[in-house]
This record gives sequence, structure tokens and C-alpha cells, in this order.
Amino acid sequence: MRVLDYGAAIDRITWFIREKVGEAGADGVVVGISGGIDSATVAHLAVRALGKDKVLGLIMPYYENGDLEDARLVCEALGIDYRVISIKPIVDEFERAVGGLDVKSRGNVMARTRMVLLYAHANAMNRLVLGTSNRSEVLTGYFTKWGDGASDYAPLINLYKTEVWEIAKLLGVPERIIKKKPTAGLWEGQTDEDELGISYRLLDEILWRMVDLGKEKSEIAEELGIPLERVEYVEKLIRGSEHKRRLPVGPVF
Ligand SMILES: Nc1ncnc2c1ncn2[C@@H]1O[C@H](COP(=O)(O)OP(=O)(O)OC[C@H]2O[C@@H]([n+]3cccc(C(=O)O)c3)[C@H](O)[C@@H]2O)[C@@H](O)[C@H]1O
Ligand SMILES: Nc1ncnc2c1ncn2[C@@H]1O[C@H](COP(=O)(O)OP(=O)(O)OP(=O)(O)O)[C@@H](O)[C@H]1O
Ligand SMILES: [Mg+2]
Repeated sequence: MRVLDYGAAIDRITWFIREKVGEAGADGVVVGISGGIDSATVAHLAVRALGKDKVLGLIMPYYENGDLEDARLVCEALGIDYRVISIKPIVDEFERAVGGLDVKSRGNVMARTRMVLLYAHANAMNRLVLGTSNRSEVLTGYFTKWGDGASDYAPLINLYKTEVWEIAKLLGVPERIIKKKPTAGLWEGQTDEDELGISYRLLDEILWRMVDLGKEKSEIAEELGIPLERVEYVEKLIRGSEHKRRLPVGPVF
């Protein structure tokens, strides 16, 4: 993987958040706090940039499980204001309106419901929504289009997941949050690495070589000592998710 100066990256992101909030004339930011590492890291960076009074955490559970306590831990350790809003009644109502949803579609409704609540708070409080997407998720399309993928600024968007792990350690994100298996939490037992079909460590090694260095697939496979099909698989994820990385387009006249 590329070698980043993580301390300098933290300073840069901190400066970035402060600058963008200033430019927008906003009174602060709103962040969805899941109990996972990406949102915890964004919350830490936001507090560093703006101070704890300008950061609101929204904890929006669908399931009743330990993630709620982890999310509270993140907010309380930082001393930020937070609200807990169950999205279950809202999502269930959407499901009734549609006439039933499969597990994945319901998960996307969950992510989009959270987005609506984040923007409702941002509008009402003159704040910006900070997203938590990272480079590994964005390049593979591992996010809900216009759901968790939607935000005003996304401080981690140019960092790979493995780099977020390093930054979180330096920022003092609670260890139990850092050690948790990444999960979108959209259904019971879901983990990113199972659904993606590859570990973040290997994924990031491939993505970095393919996208940042522009290396040939065969060269990447040889360098990493993996079958070519693994590299082709990642290429397919990137290609198949191009539509998620741009605004909608139409014919040009
Ligand atoms: N070629 C194309 N050109 C333009 N648009 C295209 C398209 N193909 C599909 N679409 C549109 O995109 C939709 C599918 O995209 P989308 O609705 O996002 O749904 P989809 O990509 O099927 O599912 C989202 C994935 O992201 C994962 N996720 C979601 C949320 C959070 C996290 C996390 O890590 O926390 C992970 C989730 O587990 C799932 O695997 C289609 O219904 C269609 O509307
Ligand atoms: N229960 C929740 N309450 C509030 N926000 C949530 C909840 N679940 C997901 N989100 C939002 O959706 C984002 C995307 O989820 P994602 O799983 O990629 O990140 P994470 O949970 O912070 O970290 P990890 O990927 O390690 O689980 C979260 O960072 C958070 O902003
Ligand atoms: Mg998560």
C-alpha cells in the first residue's frame, strides 16, 4: 500500500472540515453515528475541526443490538450532543407502502431513511451533513446510492479502509470500535468482507495498484501472488458501480 503520513492526513482533514463549514456559513455539522469505525473517525475529526458544540450525532437504529451502545460510547466519549431516533417505524411504513421488500432493498431504504433524517437536521439547524464513505467503498460501489453515499462533504473519501484504521488509532477512537468487523448493519450477521467477497487488506492492495498506479491486471496478480481472477473480480466491482460515482446524466445537445 501507499505510505501516508497519517498525522499530516489528520491535520489536512481537520483543516478541510473547518474550511468547508466556514465557506458554507454553517453553524456546524451532523453525522450519523452507527457504532462503526468510519462514523466514529469522522466524528472525532469533526470535533477536532469545530469543537464539540458544533457536532451533532444522530444514532438511528433499526435493529436492537449492541451497536446502539457502541454509538453512544462514541458520542459520550467525545462529549457531543446526540439524538437516538429509531428508523424502524419509518422503514416499516415504506415497506408497507411498497408492499414488501427483500432484505437488500430494505437495507437500502434504511440507508436512505437515515440520509433524509440527517438532511432534515442539517436544514433545520443550518448545518452540513458529513458523510463517512471511504475510498474502498466508493470504488467498489459498496454503499447505497443517495443513501449513505449522499452527503455535503466526505472527509474520508480519499482514504482506503485500511488507512482509516490507522487514522482512527491516532485519533483515539475507542479500541472496541476499531476492532469491530466492518458491517453495514443492514441485516443480522452482515459483514462487509463477506458481502464484498474479499478482505479489505487485499482489496485495498488491488485497488491502489489498479486505480492509483494504473498497473496491468497480470502484474498486480503476480506482485500480490494471487490468481488473476481475484484482480478481475475487483475490476468488475469498479466497472459495475460507475453510475454511483457521478450525478445523473442525460443526452447532450
Ligand atoms: N448501470 C446503471 N446506470 C445507472 N443506474 C443504475 C445502473 N445500475 C443500477 N442502477 C441504479 O442503482 C440502483 C442500485 O444501487 P443501490 O440502490 O445503491 O443498491 P445496491 O448497489 O444493489 O445495494 C447497495 C449495496 O451497498 C451495500 N451497503 C449499503 C449501505 C451501506 C453500506 C455500508 O458499508 O455501510 C453498504 C449493501 O449491503 C449493498 O450491497 C438500481 O436500483 C438502479 O436504480
Ligand atoms: N444505526 C445507525 N445510526 C446512525 N447512522 C448509521 C447507522 N448505521 C449506519 N449509519 C451511517 O451509515 C454510514 C455507513 O455505514 P458503514 O458501515 O459504512 O460505516 P461505519 O459503520 O461507520 O463503519 P464500518 O464500515 O466499520 O461498519 C455510517 O458511517 C453512519 O454514518
Ligand atoms: Mg457499519
